[in-house]
Amino acid sequence: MSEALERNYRVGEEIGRGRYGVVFRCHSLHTGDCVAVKSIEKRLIQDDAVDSLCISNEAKLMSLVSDHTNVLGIFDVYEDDEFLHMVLEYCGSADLYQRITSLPVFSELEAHRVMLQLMEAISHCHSRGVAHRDIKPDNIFFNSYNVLKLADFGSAGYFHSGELMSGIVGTPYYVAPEVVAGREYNEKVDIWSAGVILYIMLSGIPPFYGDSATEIFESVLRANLRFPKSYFASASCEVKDLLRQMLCKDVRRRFSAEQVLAHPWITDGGGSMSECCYRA
Ligand SMILES: Nc1ncnc2c1ncn2[C@@H]1O[C@H](COP(=O)(O)OP(=O)(O)OP(=O)(O)O)[C@@H](O)[C@H]1O
Repeated sequence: MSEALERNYRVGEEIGRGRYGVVFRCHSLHTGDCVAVKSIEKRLIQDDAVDSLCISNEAKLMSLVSDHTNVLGIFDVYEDDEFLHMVLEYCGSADLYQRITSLPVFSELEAHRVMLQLMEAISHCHSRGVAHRDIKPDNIFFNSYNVLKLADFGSAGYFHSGELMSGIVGTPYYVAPEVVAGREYNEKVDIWSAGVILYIMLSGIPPFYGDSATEIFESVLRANLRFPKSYFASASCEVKDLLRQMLCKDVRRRFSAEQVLAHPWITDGGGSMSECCYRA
């Protein structure tokens, strides 16, 4: 632990571990506020140029976007020769992955509550030129007031309007086809991943699946979106339409974050939709 950190925070128990980081619950010695401190031991990443870059990017890019209610706050960064410590907003409630695995499926109203906040977060990041590039349920936290917080900017990238990004980042079920294909891509990879999350919340199954990472990637590349009756019998037309727009293989036709936020399923509140469906 850095002395500078311990001058300002009382370090409490470990609450989680990632590949390089250990996360501690801490309290500010000045305000008493509870925070999460993610501590990265530099010697664990020094041999890996890509991971070193991810870690230094994480704090920088988070600072660019964390002024939004639905993005995890970063309050301080302490760095010495051995450690990088990020002082983050504390989220004590179950993350979206835990919520998805503890419920058979979400109602449209419940899914709407999540999607509205997630899309507000994504739209804000994109307006600041930040693509998250690893949107998945494990990176979506909730604070004790049940407010959604988009977290983990370790794979995020900065983009200039109209410019393309490259590099394979993301997680198999959630990654967009243009990334799997090894093509250059833009911030709409986040819209694809958010669409996968919406599909999973409503049905309990991923839209593109397989028994191995390779099979999942093949399925993602085919991008053959279906709504099996046994899972989507009661889904509204509007939510299926939104899913088609988000999980659209053609990036130019795929909705932007602003377009998702203006879609009737989002603006009309998700649960109030009719259950009839004219298009299978
Ligand atoms: N702000 C936070 N508030 C509460 N718990 C947190 C917070 N940030 C992280 N955690 C907990 O710590 C765990 C590890 O987080 P961390 O970001 O280091 O790694 P990860 O995202 O799980 O894995 P990876 O290293 O692959 O990115 C999380 O799974 C979560 O349980």
